[in-house]
Amino acid sequence: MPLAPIALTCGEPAGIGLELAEKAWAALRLDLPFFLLADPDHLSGDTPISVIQDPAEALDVMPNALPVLPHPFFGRCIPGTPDPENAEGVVEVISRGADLAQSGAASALCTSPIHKKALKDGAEFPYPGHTEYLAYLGNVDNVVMMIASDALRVVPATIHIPISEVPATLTTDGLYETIRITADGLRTQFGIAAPRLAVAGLNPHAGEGGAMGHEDATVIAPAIARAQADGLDVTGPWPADTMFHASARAKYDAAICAYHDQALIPAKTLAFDEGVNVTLGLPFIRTSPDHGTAFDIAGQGIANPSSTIHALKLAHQMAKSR
Ligand SMILES: NC(=O)C1=CN([C@@H]2O[C@H](COP(=O)(O)OP(=O)(O)OC[C@H]3O[C@@H](n4cnc5c(N)ncnc54)[C@H](O)[C@@H]3O)[C@@H](O)[C@H]2O)C=CC1
Ligand SMILES: NCC(=O)COP(=O)(O)O
Repeated sequence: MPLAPIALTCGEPAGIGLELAEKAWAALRLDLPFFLLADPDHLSGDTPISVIQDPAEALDVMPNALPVLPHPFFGRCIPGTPDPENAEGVVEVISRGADLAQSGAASALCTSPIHKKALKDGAEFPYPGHTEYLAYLGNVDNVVMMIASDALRVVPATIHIPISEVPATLTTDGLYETIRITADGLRTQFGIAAPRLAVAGLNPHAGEGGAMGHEDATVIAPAIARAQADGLDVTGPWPADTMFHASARAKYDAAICAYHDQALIPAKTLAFDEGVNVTLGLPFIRTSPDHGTAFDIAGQGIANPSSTIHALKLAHQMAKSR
């Protein structure tokens, strides 16, 4: 039986997501099947599309036209300017895509970028991002955000919170869960039989024996010790400034970081165009490009589809090996 197509959400219609979906179709139409969940009226008109009623139709349609599972939106599509009338539609599309991935009608969910503030303002969206919303939709308490490329895999243990809240949010139990879910995800979704994890410290020099902060010793080290007692190959806490040069990266399969930018700066610096955001711990496969809505270039036709193409390819590979 052929693999079901991947569900690709439209994301914020004022961003670059729709342009990238059209470019990804042109690049992948003969390689892997996906369908776009979007309002057909929001598309450029430059790419042949076929409106489908059932995801399975995408398998036949894909070589000749971009399959679109229609979702009507209330607002218009103005590049660079999100219409609050569209916010509800953006959220509904994510939920529909997750339902299709959970039911097996889609082999995976690939999400295009959303604008978090536009959703908060327009739809009172209470989540800081897809990751947390998908955890809710998948009915799981804990999920992990991983940014993955051939150069590096990183996991921020705390995600979209103010930097001032990081020390209090980082707990031994939470970090232990992050380590456990990451190791499990590397085994089951990346095919790494015995994953090696390196955990970054929070403070400069990983606290330098308490001279530069206490959390490395009192919060992070106990989580590592607990994971090691479970038999996991985990080391740290390591000074974050020396974890990402080439020979350091060769020693681990994923770096667990204390906060968003500690993880995403090295990931996006090394591989902005190839990076894929993967949610681990969900009952279905979810990938996404690593970048955002890029309002500054929306509608200009210059957005680079590479990260979206990598996200679709990785989702396909994960679905095939399930
Ligand atoms: N998975 C998601 O839904 C994500 C959503 N976001 C959201 O996107 C919005 C904008 O975030 P920013 O920090 O401005 O990051 P951004 O990634 O949208 O843009 C940063 C810079 O990179 C450029 N850029 C991004 N993607 C590009 C592409 N494919 N081709 C060429 N240039 C590209 C943009 O033009 C801009 O100059 C925010 O609301 C943020 O929360 C950010 C990251 C992921
Ligand atoms: N900075 C990464 C990002 O914003 C992705 O968040 P999510 O929407 O995938 O949870």
